[in-house]
Amino acid sequence: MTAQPAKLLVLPGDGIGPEVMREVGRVITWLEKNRGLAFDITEDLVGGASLAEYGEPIRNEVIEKARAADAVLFGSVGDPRWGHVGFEKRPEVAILKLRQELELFANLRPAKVFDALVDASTLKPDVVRGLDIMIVRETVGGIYFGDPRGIETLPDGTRRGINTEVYTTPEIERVARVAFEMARKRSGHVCSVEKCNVMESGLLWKEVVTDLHAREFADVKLTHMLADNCAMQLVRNPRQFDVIVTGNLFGDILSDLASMLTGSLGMLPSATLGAVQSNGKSAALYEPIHGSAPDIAGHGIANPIAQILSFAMLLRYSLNLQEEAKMVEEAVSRVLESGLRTADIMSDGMARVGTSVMGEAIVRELDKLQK
Ligand SMILES: NC(=O)c1ccc[n+]([C@@H]2O[C@H](COP(=O)([O-])OP(=O)(O)OC[C@H]3O[C@@H](n4cnc5c(N)ncnc54)[C@H](O)[C@@H]3O)[C@@H](O)[C@H]2O)c1
Ligand SMILES: CC(C)[C@H](C(=O)O)[C@@H](O)C(=O)O
Ligand SMILES: [Mg+2]
Repeated sequence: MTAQPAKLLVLPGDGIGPEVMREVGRVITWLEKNRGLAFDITEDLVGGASLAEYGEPIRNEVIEKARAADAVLFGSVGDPRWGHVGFEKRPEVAILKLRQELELFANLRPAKVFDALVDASTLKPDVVRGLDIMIVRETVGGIYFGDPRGIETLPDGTRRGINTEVYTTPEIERVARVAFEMARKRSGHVCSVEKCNVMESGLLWKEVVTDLHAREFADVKLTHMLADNCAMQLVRNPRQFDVIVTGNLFGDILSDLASMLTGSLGMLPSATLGAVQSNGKSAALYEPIHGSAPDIAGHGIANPIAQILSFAMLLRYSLNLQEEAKMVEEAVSRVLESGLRTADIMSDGMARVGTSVMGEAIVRELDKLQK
């Protein structure tokens, strides 16, 4: 690690966000005490928490702090109490704006099944044992951001909601490049997913990925699949996949689906990597794929593992702390082997624990790994 402490911006957000982020705090304290690492941490409000304090889901000041940081650790945003504030001001704007402003275009969502959790998966143990899929989701384009958009009222009083899927050649190419490069470090297969049978943006997607493959990545195996079939194939035979590259909306849906192969939405971390910015830094944001889970917020029962594994991805990708990243992942694995389970991954014969006991147990395993 460099002599300078790593500058982290921590944005816990809403609902279970702050609850699971607290457990990352334990891991950070442990790393500082036991591995000689130094972190320069700034924390701020986003989402409903920011709306309550400042009247907006994210302040420009926070976006600038994110730009200046070595990495951003994000919790989750979304709060039913802010349903009335209007579309532009909903809490979710915080994460959308961060992705867009920092050009965080490649969202890596690994769905990896821990051996101890094969019974927690919705699929049969033999189908998911050892499963390790990487979904590369484009996150600054597609139907999330395309124009025109909005809700309009026609002369006869009918209302019309409009969103538009738009992808340009460079947007497709840069995310496909990330996927191909990733596949080279893994088992060498990329499956590109779109709906070219009904969408022009999907047709262009397929053409651009195919051209890039022929030009630069002929050593990688490339296959194509329609998104609806992909959803079915992920449940039927997930082992056929290694890296999946897809657009914003399909990636959102397919990664939630893939999380259940691993046992729970509470298990899936993510890293979103961006383009080099004008300040010379490449932005990176780390967050679990789950949301603020209002149904369980405040009960102390949320699974903190997705947030902790997101921090492990931060150690690996942004700080190049490979050993520490592996230690955190190994500590999670050992805690699961020991039989501790939060409610979402509970199965017969295991010990049910809450968020903080799970976090403490992971830190105790780090202690053992250090000895
Ligand atoms: N990146 C983000 O900030 C993000 C991601 C997804 C959803 N959201 C927002 O979160 C809010 C709630 O959305 P939702 O309910 O559709 O999705 P959600 O991901 O919050 O929850 C879906 C289900 O999974 C469970 N769950 C999620 N994370 C869990 C964890 N760590 N441990 C145990 N159980 C967990 C929840 O209890 C719920 O039953 C919405 O406002 C949505 O927009 C935000
Ligand atoms: C909260 C929402 C904007 C977000 C998305 O749709 O991208 C979430 O579902 C995610 O998966 O990160
Ligand atoms: Mg989602």
